[in-house]
Amino acid sequence: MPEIETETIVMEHPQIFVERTLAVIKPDAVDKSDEIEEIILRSGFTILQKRRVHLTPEQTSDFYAEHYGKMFFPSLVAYMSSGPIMALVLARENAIAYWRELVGPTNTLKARETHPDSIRALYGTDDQRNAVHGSDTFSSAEREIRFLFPDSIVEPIPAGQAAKDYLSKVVNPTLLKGLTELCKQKPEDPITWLADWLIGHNPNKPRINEPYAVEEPN
Ligand SMILES: Nc1ncnc2c1ncn2[C@@H]1O[C@H](COP(=O)(O)OP(=O)(O)OP(=O)(O)O)[C@@H](O)[C@H]1O
Repeated sequence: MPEIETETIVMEHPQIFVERTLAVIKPDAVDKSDEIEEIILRSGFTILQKRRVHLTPEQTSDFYAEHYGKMFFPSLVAYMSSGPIMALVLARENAIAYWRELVGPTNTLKARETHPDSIRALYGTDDQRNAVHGSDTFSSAEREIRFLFPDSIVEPIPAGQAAKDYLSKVVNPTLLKGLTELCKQKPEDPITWLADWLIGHNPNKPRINEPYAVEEPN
């Protein structure tokens, strides 16, 4: 009896990589905002929100609270509250680390030696007036985005198991039906076909109830 070959299709679990970070263009570089934003966009970031704001010394002290007590703290507060800044919420895969890399080392002079293409090398002045800021961890990104965009709701983006659970609940059942149908039909343009199929079979679309037949009184 011939052996029947069975093929198992293993579907990779979908992963979500989008991450948000806060970028600040500091007072010394705010005039170069357009150029810096161009670099940001060319580097694959999406700018989700943008705001030009002039922080008071008190607000600046809160923002940089982790540096309270350091020698440079008073001059950092004076500098960061000396003029308007541009705050930007950036999104892309690995946004926090990638933006920090693009920003370069804290000290502009060192940045010019070791990372000549970094934003600080290009637009900074010294170890304090270094053109830009970037959140350094996931939790500081959340805190800083809330700080500078208090009206925005910063929901943590599900990742890992939470992302798998979310997709299993809200997308996978419909998507798998669509993919099965797609394999049966093998259309010429599978992506457009699938997009149309999903729109047609969206379980969340509002259902229009049949209107009740209202008897006209005789
Ligand atoms: N030794 C220093 N002298 C003067 N200013 C400093 C010094 N070290 C840091 N600063 C200022 O304080 C900011 C915060 O310092 P931090 O050590 O967090 O650097 P960073 O993480 O590279 O910068 P940022 O937090 O602005 O992205 C620096 O960006 C710089 O403007």
